Amino acid sequence: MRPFDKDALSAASGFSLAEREAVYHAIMTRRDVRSQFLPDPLPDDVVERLLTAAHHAPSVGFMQPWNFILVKSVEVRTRVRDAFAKANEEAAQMFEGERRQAYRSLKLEGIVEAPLGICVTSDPTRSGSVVLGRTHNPRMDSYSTVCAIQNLWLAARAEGVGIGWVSIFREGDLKAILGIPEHIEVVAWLCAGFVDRLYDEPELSVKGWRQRLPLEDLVFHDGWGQSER
Ligand SMILES: Cc1cc2c(cc1C)N(C[C@H](O)[C@H](O)[C@H](O)COP(=O)(O)O)c1[nH]c(=O)[nH]c(=O)c1N2
Repeated sequence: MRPFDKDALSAASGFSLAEREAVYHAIMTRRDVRSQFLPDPLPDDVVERLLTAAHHAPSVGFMQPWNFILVKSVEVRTRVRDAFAKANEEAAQMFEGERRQAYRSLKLEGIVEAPLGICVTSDPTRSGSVVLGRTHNPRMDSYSTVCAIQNLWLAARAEGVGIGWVSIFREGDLKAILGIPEHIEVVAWLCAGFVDRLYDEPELSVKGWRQRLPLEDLVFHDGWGQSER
């Protein structure tokens, strides 16, 4: 372990004040991007850093169940966009009345506009059938892969790269397009590309779909539903 330089860093955390602020700045200003992508390709070194950030995520039993399928091909991304369009029509039918109209007005993907697609998958067989920490909840490998995505998303914020998570697919369609084996789980399709502006608040909030909940309503003390400290 490398010792912290205590003179240069703020007490205890090992982070300078500016470094600590930078972490929160990335967290608070990260956005899901659908429509603001610039067409410029992402340089390989940027993509490498984003994937390295993802690969340093925590994972149950350190199983590192993720894979990243990098998709630059416009032809493949167009097929993925078509799979989205089919699923999105099914999704629209699940909402009623005005809500359906509002749903249809939302832009929920930038699959072709963004220069890079990253399909993130999770392999439940990565480290054998009995995995430390997954013994009593089989979903822990998927959760680990989600941690990798969040690492990538925050690193992307700091790199000026927008990320948009698209989940409106029938998993079988993505597997067929990308040749993904049956036992592998598709966790995310990420649209990735440089952006020169971001919404200050979630786009769904700006467009009136749903607002951020008050944190105090979500925190309980010593048991479910107990809001008194
Ligand atoms: C698991 C999962 C799946 C999806 C998303 C996110 C996550 C975590 N989000 C993005 C989501 O709408 C967005 O994160 C919230 O609206 C909050 O906005 P910010 O991410 O803070 O900008 C998302 N957005 C979208 O336009 N199409 C989609 O299919 C999805 N799917």
